[in-house]
Amino acid sequence: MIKPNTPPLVVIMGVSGCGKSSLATRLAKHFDYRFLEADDFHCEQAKKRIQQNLPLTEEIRESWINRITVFLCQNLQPPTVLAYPGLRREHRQRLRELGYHSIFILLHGDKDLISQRMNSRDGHVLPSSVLTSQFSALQLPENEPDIFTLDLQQSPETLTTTSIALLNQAFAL
Ligand SMILES: Nc1ncnc2c1ncn2[C@@H]1O[C@H](COP(=O)(O)OP(=O)(O)OP(=O)(O)O)[C@@H](O)[C@H]1O
Ligand SMILES: O=C(O)[C@H](O)[C@@H](O)[C@H](O)[C@H](O)CO
Repeated sequence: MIKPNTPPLVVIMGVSGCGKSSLATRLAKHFDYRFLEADDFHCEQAKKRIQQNLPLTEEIRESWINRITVFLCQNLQPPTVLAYPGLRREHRQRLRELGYHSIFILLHGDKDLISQRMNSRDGHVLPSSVLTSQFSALQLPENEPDIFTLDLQQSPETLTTTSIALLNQAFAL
């Protein structure tokens, strides 16, 4: 049950290209929640590294989550769906401590399938080193009962329907 003055925060998480933005926009539309894309909070240095297919440093990830949490604290009221990789446990914990009722959905699955999808999206080949480094940076849920893991190989429609049911139950909407 959502507590009064505790807006829902739904975090769609997972490695680059797992389908976060796709699912998050569908959920935001369904629930009429604010949609936030974590990529919009990147600093210039991060953008350059992403363009060059270089992994983010831990320092960059730290300043990135700082900007996101400051924004969420300063704009607390609206219920929100956030597309954010959340690869580090510590950064997920930061999101739990903001005064929202947070629930996480992790899109997880096969690296090769993500490669295929990304390559057909961008029209150019994504080096496999990028995804390899994303999978090694991902700290899988451990004692985090507020994270639901869904297999990314499912269709967008199935992922959306399953997520809506999970969220209805979690928030008792
Ligand atoms: N369930 C799905 N089935 C098939 N294709 C999908 C699915 N979800 C997303 N895609 C496709 O995979 C690609 C990556 O999806 P999306 O941009 O949503 O991922 P992302 O995790 O937000 O990526 P990034 O980390 O780069 O922002 C897109 O081309 C999208 O249309
Ligand atoms: O490594 C991470 O912490 C993130 O996954 C980023 O590197 C994403 O790749 C970037 O936001 C582009 O989507």
